[in-house]
Amino acid sequence: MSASLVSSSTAFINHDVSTGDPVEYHTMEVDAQMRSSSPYEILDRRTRPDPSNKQAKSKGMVDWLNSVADDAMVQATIYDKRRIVISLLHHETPRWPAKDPATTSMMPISIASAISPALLVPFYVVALNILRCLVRSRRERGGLPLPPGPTPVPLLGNILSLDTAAPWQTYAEWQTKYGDVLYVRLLDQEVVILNSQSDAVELLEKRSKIYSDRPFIATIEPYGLGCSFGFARYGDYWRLCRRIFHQTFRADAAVTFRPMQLRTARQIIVNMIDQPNQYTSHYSTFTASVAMSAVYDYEPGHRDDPMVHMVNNFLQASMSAATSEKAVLLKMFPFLLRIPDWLPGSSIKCEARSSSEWALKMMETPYQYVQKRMEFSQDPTFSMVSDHITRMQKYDQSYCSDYTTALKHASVTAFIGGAETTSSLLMTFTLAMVENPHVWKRAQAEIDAVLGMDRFPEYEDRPSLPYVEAILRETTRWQPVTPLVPHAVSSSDIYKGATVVANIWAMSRDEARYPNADQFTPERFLSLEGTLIDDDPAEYIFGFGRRICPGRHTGDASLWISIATMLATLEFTLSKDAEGKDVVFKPTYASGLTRHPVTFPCRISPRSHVSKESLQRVLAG
Ligand code: HEM
Repeated sequence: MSASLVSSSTAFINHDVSTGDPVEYHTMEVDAQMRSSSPYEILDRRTRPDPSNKQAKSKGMVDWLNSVADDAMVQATIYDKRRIVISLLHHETPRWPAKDPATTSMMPISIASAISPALLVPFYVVALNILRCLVRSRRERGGLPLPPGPTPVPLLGNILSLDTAAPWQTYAEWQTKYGDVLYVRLLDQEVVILNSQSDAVELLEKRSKIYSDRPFIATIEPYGLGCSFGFARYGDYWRLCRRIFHQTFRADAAVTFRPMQLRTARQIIVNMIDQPNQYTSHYSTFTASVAMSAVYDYEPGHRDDPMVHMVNNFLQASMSAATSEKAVLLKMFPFLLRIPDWLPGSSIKCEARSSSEWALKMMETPYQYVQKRMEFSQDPTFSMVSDHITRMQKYDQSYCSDYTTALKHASVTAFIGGAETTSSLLMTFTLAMVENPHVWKRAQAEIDAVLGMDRFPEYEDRPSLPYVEAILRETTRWQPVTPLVPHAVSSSDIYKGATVVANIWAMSRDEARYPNADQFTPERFLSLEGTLIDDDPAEYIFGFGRRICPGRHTGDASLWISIATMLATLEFTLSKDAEGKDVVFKPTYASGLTRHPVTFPCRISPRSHVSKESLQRVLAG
């Protein structure tokens, strides 16, 4: 029935003949089937008009579209029997086209060629909402000018000009043309991109009271990611979760995890020597172990642990699936979450269901593990969850229920926030070492000179190992794990209604600060004397203001100890094929909510004086 309601559509800008003001027009060409069928059944049964004559049908549709738009600045009108015109007026008073818009078209874009006809009716419903949102946000800004940016096309905005796999790169390219702060529009979403650290500090830190909200992302709730307060709107629920989290992960409290982090980092070397090709999984186990020890006092088995398995299943189901393309699709067509499983297009709904089932298990199973241990075990347990369960006893029942939910959410956020980021950076480190053997050789010379060959790095050695520190800084700068960090504006300000995005990628590619920024060069963080300079990417890779990563002290400590231990014990080279030739590869990156190198072939082997047994002796003693 709805399949060919609209046979083609065209968007163009024209100028009002009497005032010269720009007007955007969108014609919807309606085909024969629509004229002989009843379109209102598809659009909205409640507003179904009398379908007895053709003119009434068109009129009914126009009335309905106008009721959806609900704004004097956006209007639909009948142009002729075949066409409906939707116009967005760029000035305050609604006006109507004086001429045939089709013949005076200045910017024709064939939307129909890009989107199947079956999608066009919902598309127009969405289109009207896009126009309405834009007009409203212009009003809310009180006519203040927007930052410069590429010219958006009607309705779609700048979405077609973006490299959707790496939008941060497109924004960085536009920076050279439009400046550090730029404006883009993605469908109905106005986005302000901050390409420089100083602008991000200016808005997201100095005005953090109003720049600490998060934008709506349509995949978050359906995929179960709502259990992470990292995506929560700025408000009381977020504050409670963040407070619970902060008590465990603030700088002075996070120091207590160091013995566990050191032990876990050494354990991954044993695993690496045993199964070097499984390095991706060893990194996941390492990050999950750190989070589980801190949050639940649970030390996972070294391999195939059921809790780690559960976390990884959730991360796989949610992170790779909840891509920005799907977010746009769900925002435009939310009904995709309600269609029956057997219909084509239901895959998003099925993926989302599986992901949210894993989220629920991940939230409940380890929490119950702590509750049972507190109830039945003789061994005392110290963790974020046990600590807060004890504190909760002094609160009344109604507050306890909110507190419990916030505690469960704060707990899983430690995995969601910590797992992907830390293990992705360890993958990046491994890639950098395989591509730059001179770097790990120089680091080993430094470690051997400071520690000798008979002991492994400890946290106290950190200030004495500036080159290792420089490698850590360069790893985080070279391939930022969260290239874009979105905030939203919660109350009245010049960018109200816009998503304000810190482009960490652009900050890391600032050629004036980092010459040959695409190269992995730890030396850029050292003075000629070999001491560390003041520039530290930690000033921007962890985000800004009230939303700054609250796990950064733990994340930094995990990264340092694992990188230092790997450098002290392992060598990283290209794999060899059957004929003994190097296996050369081109690195590729995957991105969902974070960005990481896809597993690549390489050879990770112990240094000549290191063995599994020597490590196990150290671990046992
Ligand atoms: C080690 C590498 C890490 C990097 C590069 C990193 C980066 C980030 C960034 C960029 C943000 C967004 C900040 C903003 O909106 O301005 C963030 C948020 C967050 N991170 Fe991290 N993170 C790392 C590790 C961790 C770890 C280990 C944990 C947990 C122990 C963690 C927990 C969180 C949480 C809970 C949030 C959400 C904060 C909020 O929305 O209020 N992160 N992280």
